[in-house]
Amino acid sequence: MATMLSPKPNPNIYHPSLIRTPKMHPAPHLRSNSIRSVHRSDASSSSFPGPNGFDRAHWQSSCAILSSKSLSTQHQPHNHKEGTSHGSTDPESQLRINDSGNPLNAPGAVNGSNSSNGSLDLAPMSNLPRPLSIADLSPAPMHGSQLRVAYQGVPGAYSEAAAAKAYPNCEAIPCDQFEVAFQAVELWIADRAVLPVENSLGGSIHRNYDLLLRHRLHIVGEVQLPVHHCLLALPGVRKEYLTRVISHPQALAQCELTLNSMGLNVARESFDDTAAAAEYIATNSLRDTAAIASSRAAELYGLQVLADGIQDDAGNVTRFVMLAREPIIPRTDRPFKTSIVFAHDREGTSVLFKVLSAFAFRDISLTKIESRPHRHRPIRLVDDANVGTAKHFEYMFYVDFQASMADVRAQNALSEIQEFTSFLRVLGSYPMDMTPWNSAPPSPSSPSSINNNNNSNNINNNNASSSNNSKPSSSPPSS
Ligand SMILES: O=C(O)C(=O)C[C@]1(C(=O)O)C=C[C@@H](O)C=C1
Repeated sequence: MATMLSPKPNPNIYHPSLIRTPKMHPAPHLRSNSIRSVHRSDASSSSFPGPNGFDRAHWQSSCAILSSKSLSTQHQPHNHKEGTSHGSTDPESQLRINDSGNPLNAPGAVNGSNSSNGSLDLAPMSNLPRPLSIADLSPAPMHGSQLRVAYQGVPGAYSEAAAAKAYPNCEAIPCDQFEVAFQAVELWIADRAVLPVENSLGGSIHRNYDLLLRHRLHIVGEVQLPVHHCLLALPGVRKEYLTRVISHPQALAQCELTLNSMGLNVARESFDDTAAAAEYIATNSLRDTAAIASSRAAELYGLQVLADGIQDDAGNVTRFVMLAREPIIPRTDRPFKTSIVFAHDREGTSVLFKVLSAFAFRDISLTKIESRPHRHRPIRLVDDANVGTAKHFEYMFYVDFQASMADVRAQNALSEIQEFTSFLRVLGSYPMDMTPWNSAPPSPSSPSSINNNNNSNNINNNNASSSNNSKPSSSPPSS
């Protein structure tokens, strides 16, 4: 089993399988071992009729046309750590190996057990792939087995809660990086990925926008998750003892004002995810450190809740997107959203204005617009004669609008936009999560209920059910 390595194993802490890549920066909770980035293009398609006269082949070919006949030149093996990069010369970089040395992309290797090595010295048997057997051929998820959903983080992370909200009863598969979650779906280790793209306080999660462009997965749904943060520490620790607060950078940012108002004189330190920060405290018995994480993380890692509802805004919500290898067939019988990305040549004038007008004239509301610098990563554009040219665009623009691709207004808007953009790709057309952004339950007290007393932590623990990790109140339809 690919378990997470910790400096000091704690038998009381449940360590699930975690899909990982090696870290290139010295994280305080340094984990060794190895999943490497591997890339494959996914070309499978099936043809079956859908609603509104659309069939899958039709829809996929529409997607292809709207891609402006483009292919990304980055569509090749790459080894990126969030914010860092690996040299692709690493001979291991194409091999995905779990902790026991078995190829991770072998069926069953994610959560399956690993056969022990034979005693012969002739060859490293455990490194050799074993033949597929009937037991490996698990049925497709739509035929009764659990949907496997990749998320970034460890159990207790908000992303795990988002995966459960998006796909109730799914098998959530923890991954140590966003990129690994993308690859897990591309490599059929997972059926879906659920990844954060935006927070109501912290704004866009840019890394995932960049990865959406680099990978060929489709957005098939969205889910809004109220994020209710707690300050967690080892049992018995008082907030006066604290010298450090650790968490995911988004979570630290979402609690900045509240932490200041609590009068804590603490250093802030970034972690890969909120639950990993909680786990780190428990594993290393750190009495001077607190984590910002969910109440579920407190339960999982045996921490007490020092303060509950410490996000700066009670309506703190993170929007996640659901990703799949295949697009879903767009419909018009319920509210849909469509996400696109486009770019235009430097010499083009007023292109952004024209794009926005194409939507405005058709009364299509935009829900999001985001630009990302893209100067150093060329896109390969293919012309009608199938000749490809690498093109550098200054910026990539991401737009979400409130219409389905089955809606003729959206189709017309995009064909118009295609006229004056050089690159256009539909990232997905999917049912909207209608949960309002400010649907988070109010904090128990404003701005937060802070436990100053060593012995009264059960007051805050009782609030666990109000946290975001309790059962979600509404679930979007699974795609
Ligand atoms: O660290 C986690 O628990 C996550 O799931 C990540 C994440 C994020 O990336 O924004 C998700 C929701 C919250 O906004 C804070 C952190």
